[in-house]
Amino acid sequence: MLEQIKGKLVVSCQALDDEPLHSSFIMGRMALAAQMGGAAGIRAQSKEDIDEIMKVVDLPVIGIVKRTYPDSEIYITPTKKEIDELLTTKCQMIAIDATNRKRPNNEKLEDLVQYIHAHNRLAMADCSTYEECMHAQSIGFDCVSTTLCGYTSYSKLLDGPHYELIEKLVKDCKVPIIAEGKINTPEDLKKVFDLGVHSAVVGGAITRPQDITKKFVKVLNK
Ligand SMILES: CC(=O)N[C@H](C=O)[C@@H](O)[C@H](O)[C@H](O)COP(=O)(O)O
Repeated sequence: MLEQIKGKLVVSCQALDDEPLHSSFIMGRMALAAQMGGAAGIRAQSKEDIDEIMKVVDLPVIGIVKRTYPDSEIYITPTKKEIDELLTTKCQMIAIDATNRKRPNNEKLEDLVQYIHAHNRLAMADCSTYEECMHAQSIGFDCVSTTLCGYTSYSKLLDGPHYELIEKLVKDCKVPIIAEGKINTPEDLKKVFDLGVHSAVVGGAITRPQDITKKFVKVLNK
């Protein structure tokens, strides 16, 4: 899969149950639209959405399950249970939160990567800082991403991609870097590729029409 998405765009097609497009059918159509537009891969949430998407498009898929637990802030594929759900699908890569925060049930990140590999899937580390990316690489993740930058209490909150972080990662990290999070425009996307990332994931700017609408409405309220 990593070869297939090299230098290309991955589109995240997600709508949780509090979002207007929450529906596996609609996520399948979003993925089809992404494929028609030239995307090389899809990132998707839940086994139901992934099964539907993989029926409709023939692109490789990064799978996640978002679930909250009372004893942890981690919600992107937090435990082995969510990995097991993803293993029922044909997704080629599984992304999990690889931040330096306590996991639910005190599960260990190292064990989860090994578990994913034991089932012949690639493992992607959703990180928020440089240190987390370097740690994820050292414990065997196949690629690292900036997905959670700005979403942990200790990482830098920006309106767009964290270019300095990406630049530093490209220089120091040996595994592929996937830029993800707040890539809001085609110009942002061009810039992260110019910095040398392996691939990039765009979500909301393509697949969350409520957010896209907000950006247009905002200019009228100034
Ligand atoms: C932080 C978090 O929960 N991120 C999620 C991870 O899967 C998704 O909600 C994002 O849409 C995805 O990362 C792409 O980012 P953006 O939508 O900014 O292009």
